[in-house]
Amino acid sequence: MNDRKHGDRHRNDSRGGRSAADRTRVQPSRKVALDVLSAVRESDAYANLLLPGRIARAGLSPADAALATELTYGTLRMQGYYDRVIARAAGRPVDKIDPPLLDVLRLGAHQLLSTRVASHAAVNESVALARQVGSRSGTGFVNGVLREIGRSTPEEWRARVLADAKNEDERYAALTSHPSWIVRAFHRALESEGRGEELEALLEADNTAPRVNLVALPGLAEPPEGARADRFSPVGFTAGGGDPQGLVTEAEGRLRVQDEGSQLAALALTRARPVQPGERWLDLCAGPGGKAALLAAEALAGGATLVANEVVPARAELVRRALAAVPLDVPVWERDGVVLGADEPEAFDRILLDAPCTGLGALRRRPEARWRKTPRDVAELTALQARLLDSAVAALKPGGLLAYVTCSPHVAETRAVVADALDRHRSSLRPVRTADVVQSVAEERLDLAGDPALVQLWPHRHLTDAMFIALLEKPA
Ligand SMILES: C[S@@+](CC[C@H](N)C(=O)[O-])C[C@H]1O[C@@H](n2cnc3c(N)ncnc32)[C@H](O)[C@@H]1O
Repeated sequence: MNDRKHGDRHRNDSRGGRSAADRTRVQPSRKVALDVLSAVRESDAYANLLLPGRIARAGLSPADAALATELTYGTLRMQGYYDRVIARAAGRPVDKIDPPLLDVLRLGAHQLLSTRVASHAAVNESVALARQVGSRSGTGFVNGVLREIGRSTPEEWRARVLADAKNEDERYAALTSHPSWIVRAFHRALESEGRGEELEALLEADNTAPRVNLVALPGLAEPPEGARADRFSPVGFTAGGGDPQGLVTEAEGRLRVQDEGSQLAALALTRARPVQPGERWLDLCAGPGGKAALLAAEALAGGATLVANEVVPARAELVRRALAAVPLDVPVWERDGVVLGADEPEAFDRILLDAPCTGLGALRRRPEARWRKTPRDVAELTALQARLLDSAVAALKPGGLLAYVTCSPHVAETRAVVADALDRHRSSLRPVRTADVVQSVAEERLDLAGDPALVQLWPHRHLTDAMFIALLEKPA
């Protein structure tokens, strides 16, 4: 095929259609997208970590890079929905389809059902991809299934898929491409605030790429010119253009990428009451260090000290790097947070417990994450969260303040963990009106609902991750 004459002959194919060479040639952006889909499936890779390197290696132009990103993220997010369509069009369940061909079909279904790519281009490119990954019969199969999908409109497919749903949560699960158990968990969390009717808006927000949000560490940096201040966080902003990562590097970490909800969670702890010089603070589960950097800047401004703890050594190293931006000596411990309270009883005035959690509140950031989580993860994590919270209570001084935070709205990880802890520590722990504190920190009034002792932020309502914050205090 490298032979020029050979190549020319193929280009001048007398059938007037695409030559054999053309038929095996695949647009590089689609090839990159397929490579990433395969790696996510085969080796549990994270698309957002893998994609930039693959784009650079393929030398994609900015336009092709944007297309590769859209194809990858869009296909991963909507995979559950596309699988329902593919199963109907193929006349067999997707687990009976060769996985590499299923990747090709998902990518093709995405182009046919959710983009403006012309049908013939979507089908032909997919067939060429199938030729690269599979057998001869595979190309015919991909061709047949995608042509079948292309014969109906996206609206007709939606109606067919919805016809299979048994109840309302399943309808939303099918349509917005979420596992049913996650839809049920979100519905329950919204209902616990009296806002069950927001379910569809929340699920749609999960399918929308988030803006890149930054923080200017207070006292150490100011947002750059052209930046747009956040609505709620007094230290948050979005860059007015240009590369946010470039800004971070230039500011040597004093500007950082951080979700606005994370900023509010850290500030709720540091600004709930005036800081007394000499206060000792602890970040119990600090890796990779985003909130620790903000806590350190706040501690420096108020005359407090901070200890950061992270049990995973590689993540503790990330904490050290994050803290390098702040001129405060912050020891980074690598201890098991579960036993730290027994070793350091009543030692800290303020403690942040940003607990390991399912991360269901940040699904919009990691398009494949929803397919990897299981209800079993919730059970394992809630047990750990309870033990970490007991340890934090033990490490808290009388009169001290504790923030229990998760990046998950699942009620088992949020209000249930807090309610059980209040029950276990009836004489040594009481709730704080967290909603009042967060409102006082925020630049603009937040639409918060439910129990004022608990704050649940939401992607659809606040454009933040679904961060949960509960402030608790130990009576003096
Ligand atoms: C949600 S993340 C914290 C995020 C962090 N606050 C930030 O803003 O960058 C939870 C962290 O807890 C750590 N972790 C898990 N189990 C722990 C334990 N037993 N003791 C201490 N840290 C733990 C995890 O390794 C993870 O880095």
